Amino acid sequence: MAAPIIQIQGLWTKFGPVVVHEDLNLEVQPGDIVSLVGGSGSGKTTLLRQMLGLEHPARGCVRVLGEDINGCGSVRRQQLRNRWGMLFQHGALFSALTALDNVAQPMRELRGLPEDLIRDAALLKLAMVGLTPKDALKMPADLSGGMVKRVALARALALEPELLFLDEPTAGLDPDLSESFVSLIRGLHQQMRLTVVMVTHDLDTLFALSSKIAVLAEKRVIAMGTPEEVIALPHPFIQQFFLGERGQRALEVLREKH
Ligand SMILES: Nc1ncnc2c1ncn2[C@@H]1O[C@H](COP(=O)(O)OP(=O)(O)OP(=O)(O)O)[C@@H](O)[C@H]1O
Repeated sequence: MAAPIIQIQGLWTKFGPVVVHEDLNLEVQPGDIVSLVGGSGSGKTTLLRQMLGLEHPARGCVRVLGEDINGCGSVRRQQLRNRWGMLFQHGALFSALTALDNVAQPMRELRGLPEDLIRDAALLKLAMVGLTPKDALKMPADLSGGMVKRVALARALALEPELLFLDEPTAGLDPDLSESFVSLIRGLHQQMRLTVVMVTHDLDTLFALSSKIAVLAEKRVIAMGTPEEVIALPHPFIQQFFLGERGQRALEVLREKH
């Protein structure tokens, strides 16, 4: 088996007296789309933040792209950051910059790239997410919610990352937009040979995209496997989470796909 893209061993996360993760282990293999699921407050976003180096373990090790992100220096960490992209839940675009300049910003931060190359590369990334050169000149306030997500995705892909983190990628989109955003992510995953880690509450998105599901409960990952493997487990949380009415509907879609 190839070396894991992400390897978390014996992770403890604490906020004061509150223990969020207790001896948590997780491995993500190259090319997988792994969804983190769990109840509200189970520590999904915090786990994502640990992978991004935005939280620090009380104990344990978080290796991303082969590097202990808490053990390496700031220069090395910045180099690592340039190898992943992150799509935040609300897009988080710079409101004073056009769509094009939002996508160009990570490339400009690298310094030394000629401006015309940056512009062409940003337009190409925008085209990959289905946006036109005319859209590229719009300000975020003039874009629809679906378009903001697309620009944010183009920005996350600006530096051709190997790894893409998504926090609630379809939150706030209506079912049609959500479905087309899911297809877009699926296509880009294949085209760019990405590994994807996402947090989602939306079961349709979860089943449409995930090659693996990691279930967070009891402060650790209690199950990890393909959607079919995970939903077959008898754990009460899993049964309740996936086999309620919403889960049944999403599962029907999964079965239709096969
Ligand atoms: N910066 C922080 N300071 C203190 N407590 C925090 C902080 N960040 C998260 N927590 C706590 O950690 C726990 C896990 O939060 P987290 O946001 O990771 O959960 P989640 O599974 O993503 O929840 P949700 O599904 O509701 O978004 C919660 O009890 C939360 O209150």
